[in-house]
Amino acid sequence: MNIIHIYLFGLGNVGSTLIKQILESQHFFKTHQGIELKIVGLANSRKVLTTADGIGDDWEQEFAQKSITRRSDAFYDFASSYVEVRIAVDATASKELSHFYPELVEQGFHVVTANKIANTLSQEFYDNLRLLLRERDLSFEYETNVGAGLPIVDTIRNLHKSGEEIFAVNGVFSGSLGYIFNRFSEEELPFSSIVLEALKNGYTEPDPREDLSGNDVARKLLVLARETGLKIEFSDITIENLVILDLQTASANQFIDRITELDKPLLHRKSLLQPDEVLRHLGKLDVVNKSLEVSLQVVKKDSPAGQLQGSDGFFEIYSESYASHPLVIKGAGAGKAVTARGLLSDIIKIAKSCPIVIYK
Ligand SMILES: NC(=O)C1=CN([C@@H]2O[C@H](COP(=O)(O)OP(=O)(O)OC[C@H]3O[C@@H](n4cnc5c(N)ncnc54)[C@H](O)[C@@H]3O)[C@@H](O)[C@H]2O)C=CC1
Ligand SMILES: N[C@@H](CC=O)C(=O)O
Repeated sequence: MNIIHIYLFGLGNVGSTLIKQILESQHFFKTHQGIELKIVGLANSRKVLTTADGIGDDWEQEFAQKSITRRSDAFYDFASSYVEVRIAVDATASKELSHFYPELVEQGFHVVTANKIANTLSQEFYDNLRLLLRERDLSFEYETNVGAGLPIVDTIRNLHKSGEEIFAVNGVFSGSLGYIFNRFSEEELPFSSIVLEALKNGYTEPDPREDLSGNDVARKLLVLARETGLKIEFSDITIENLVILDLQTASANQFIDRITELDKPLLHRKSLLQPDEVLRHLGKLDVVNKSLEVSLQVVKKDSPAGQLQGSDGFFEIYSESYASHPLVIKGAGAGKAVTARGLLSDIIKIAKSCPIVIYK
């Protein structure tokens, strides 16, 4: 039996759903795959809990009663007493935590993340992290950085590793913006009310401006661009920002209070549509010309992007073998259940790659 110790950062939509999925599947992994997953560490931004037995269904109560004020070394102190494989899982959107990944690796943790920030800091940070991982023989998995639970990162990585030249990846990279513009194009509702619903459903980033500014999609393009071997920085991306200037610097709460100020400019964009057109938020990664673009576009209703429904993401991969007919991946591009399942799949991938520890 391979015992895996999981240390989870972030107990919001994705983090708490991951806990639920792990607890529900523990028996399955144990009996069918010889893997015992134990969540031995939980952290939100203020508190931390460690427990050698692993958390159970009453974890919220246990966290409320037994967690202590967070110290940066709380997990390291605890982990140093155990020989089990340790995996740190990041289900936050925290930049601060991303800067700690090298330290986590130094401390012997594999890292699984839904948070795109570490992969989209400077190229130097990106390269150094990979160097460190190689030196320590540890893994870093981040399939959920692009398309939530859809297999996009792995597909691009496998094509690239097998020597295939990738020319471009185009599509609707954001499930939340997919949901917002699919509905806004068709329904007579104010733009702001649809954004608030996407937030309530757990589709958007904690601060929906990360989506509306185009930054979150730009990060996804950058993650994929780097996967194809491009050396490129976030500042190289051309991004259309849908947040009006006045609201760009407001606090998160002020933004929500004043979100209806977005309605007028977006309604104007919608009023310019022809009956056979819809608005779609598109990402374009042109690997050949090293050009990355994020923008709101008008497309025909009967085009592949125009036909999308719900929170679907849509990715067209053009490469040597898929030159005239792209490889297409489509499906829910946001949502806590699909994202948590993607994280769990990354955890299992690492667990399976680790040699079985003999406990004395
Ligand atoms: N919701 C979705 O559909 C998808 C989300 N993701 C990514 O998953 C991550 C989490 O998203 P959600 O769960 O929707 O957000 P959320 O806002 O529901 O949860 C994030 C939690 O992290 C906590 N947190 C912030 N800083 C922290 C720190 N330093 N240490 C520990 N906890 C901290 C926050 O208090 C919050 O409870 C984000 O990076 C997002 O981009 C990725 C794919 C899809
Ligand atoms: N805001 C995000 C959630 C996951 O990355 C999106 O839908 O793009």
